Amino acid sequence: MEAKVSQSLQLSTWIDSEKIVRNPSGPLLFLRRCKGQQRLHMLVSCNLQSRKAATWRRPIALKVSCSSKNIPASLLESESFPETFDEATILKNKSEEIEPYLSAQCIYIVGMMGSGKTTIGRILSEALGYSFFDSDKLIELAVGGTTVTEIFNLYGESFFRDNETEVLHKLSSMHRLVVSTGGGAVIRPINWKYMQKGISVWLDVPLEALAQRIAAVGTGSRPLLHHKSGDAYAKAFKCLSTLLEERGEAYANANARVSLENIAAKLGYKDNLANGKYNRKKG
Ligand SMILES: Nc1ncnc2c1ncn2[C@@H]1O[C@H](COP(=O)(O)OP(=O)(O)OP(=O)(O)O)[C@@H](O)[C@H]1O
Ligand SMILES: O=C(O)C1=C[C@@H](O)[C@@H](O)[C@H](O)C1
Repeated sequence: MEAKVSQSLQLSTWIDSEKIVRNPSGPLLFLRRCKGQQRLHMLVSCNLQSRKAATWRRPIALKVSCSSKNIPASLLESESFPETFDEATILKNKSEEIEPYLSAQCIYIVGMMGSGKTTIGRILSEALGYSFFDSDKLIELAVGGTTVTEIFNLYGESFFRDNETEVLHKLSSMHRLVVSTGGGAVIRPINWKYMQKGISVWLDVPLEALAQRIAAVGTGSRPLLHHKSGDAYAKAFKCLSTLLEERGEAYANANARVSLENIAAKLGYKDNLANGKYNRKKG
């Protein structure tokens, strides 16, 4: 079943200053010093507005179309862009602009199940000319093509976690990768030791939206959500809240946090999470 989604890709985030360019030009990275913080506040924005073009200064939402069948998401033309605006080209240009400052460090995307790590990770890797890896898929390969669900059922979670750590260990010696990590990769401190070789980005998405996305595709491939009874949304919501309570602090170890809620608020969207969509405020 194909799931069409629409999301702003503007990312408002914190990034450790030592991890990334101090003065990049262009809208992919906006620098802003914040009082009392030894960090730079950067607006990482995929809308890539030009600083020179006044008409582009306001945030512009991009639409992302993706499918539940692992088909790479494609960027579609935004309603708010000038008609001639080719955001794919601009995304590419801006990525090329910042890419040297990343010093070939890997980017690790962390976040709860359904937060969009794979969807965003593919787009990011393509834009940066990096390779993309999904750590769950690498674990499946390492265990002879067994699915994550089968690994949990046959060998248990701790076996899965050991393999996850081993995969992250191997990746940590590599460069120019965007890695979509498993939702639980953050719980083991040793995994952070590996991920800290690169830049980690936490996709922080409200529980309601996560549960809605997961309910839309089912919990079959997500063993930690699969065993509870009830309707798909309620089941996903309940399990995800427990997991988030346990893991919230661990996700916060990431170098950067991308909060969908904050982004929606900044863009003037009122979150209407009951249906998983963000609606623009009227008036
Ligand atoms: N911004 C979005 N809005 C709505 N749905 C989305 C969005 N991003 C991703 N999705 C949908 O949510 C589901 C999960 O997305 P994705 O696989 O990218 O997340 P993930 O963080 O990699 O999940 P997991 O850790 O469980 O593998 C997919 O069905 C995808 O189509
Ligand atoms: O949140 C989690 O613990 C998990 C998320 C998935 O990506 C898989 O890594 C696995 O299903 C466990």
